[in-house]
Amino acid sequence: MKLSGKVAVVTGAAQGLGRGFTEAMLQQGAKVALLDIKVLDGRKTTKELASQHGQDKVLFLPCDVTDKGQMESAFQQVLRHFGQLDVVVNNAGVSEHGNWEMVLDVNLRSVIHGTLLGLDHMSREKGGAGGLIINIASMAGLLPMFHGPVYAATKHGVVGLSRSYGTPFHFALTGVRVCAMCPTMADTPIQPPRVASTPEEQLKADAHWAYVDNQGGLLQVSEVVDGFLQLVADDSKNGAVMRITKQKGVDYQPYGGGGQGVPYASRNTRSKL
Ligand SMILES: NC(=O)c1ccc[n+]([C@@H]2O[C@H](COP(=O)([O-])OP(=O)(O)OC[C@H]3O[C@@H](n4cnc5c(N)ncnc54)[C@H](O)[C@@H]3O)[C@@H](O)[C@H]2O)c1
Ligand SMILES: CCCCC[C@H](O)/C=C/C=C\C=C\C=C\[C@@H](O)[C@@H](O)CCCC(=O)O
Repeated sequence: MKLSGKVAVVTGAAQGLGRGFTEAMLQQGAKVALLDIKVLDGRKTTKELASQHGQDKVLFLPCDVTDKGQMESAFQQVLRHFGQLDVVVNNAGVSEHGNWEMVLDVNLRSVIHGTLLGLDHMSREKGGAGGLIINIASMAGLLPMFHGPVYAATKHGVVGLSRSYGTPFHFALTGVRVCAMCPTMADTPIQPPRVASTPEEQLKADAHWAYVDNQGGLLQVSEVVDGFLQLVADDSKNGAVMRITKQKGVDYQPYGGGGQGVPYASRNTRSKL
């Protein structure tokens, strides 16, 4: 997809990878609605981006992605404000912590909801013009993560969701590509500090950073953004799961014979259901 003249929604856009995706799309001529629960940071980021790209190119909407009403209202506001919707990036996420239900709500339930809303507004079968949904999973959606089992479970869910909506069965009716991205550890505020405040936290921090250092360190946001732009540009990629690692850079997770969603893959099959 060419981004010039398109309208995108990015959740969790106030900082980190979400900010990076937003900035890159603005540079390529898109308009972007930034959604985030962090209102002050979101406003600050949006102001900075408006000063570089134009006030008419950005819209900040305070939104807790786990609140279904807030998400629905945000999508409506985007359509009212910009008049169209072409790209949805379900990026908001949190790392593993004591409240596992919250990790599940932010990292998986809200991504499912954001995907369904994106399909509602962009699907050709519902009068839309087609589009693109990119769900930000993680390498922890493909591999076990010893220090984040719930995080890993949510990201595996995001991969399964994206692969399933990214089958020809759905694309034939929606015209919406759905893909997932699986970066390894990247240098954003989600990373824990190297020095913790309690001995117990320090043990966890040491294990985390040993793991990161073992992989060759953190990815830069720009490396993840480069992969993101490749995925946006390549219309042949649907249901694709992009990996980004220090070792191999950008590549795609290979899948076997079921990768295209058999047995219900074709439009013919669908019409007989
Ligand atoms: N940084 C990494 O190492 C890494 C690696 C792979 C995948 N990811 C994934 O990338 C995505 C972005 O992470 P990041 O590294 O930029 O983290 P980050 O903490 O810098 O940014 C996450 C953003 O999501 C927002 N957010 C959190 N909960 C929210 C909610 N309920 N409603 C709305 N916004 C909410 C935060 O306010 C923040 O602005 C996440 O899904 C994360 O799991 C990160
Ligand atoms: C507290 C931090 C938040 C989590 C950030 C992130 O989402 C978590 C990532 C978890 C696991 C990363 C694993 C990375 C492994 C790779 O470097 C590499 O070993 C994988 C090689 C895969 C392959 O080539 O097949």
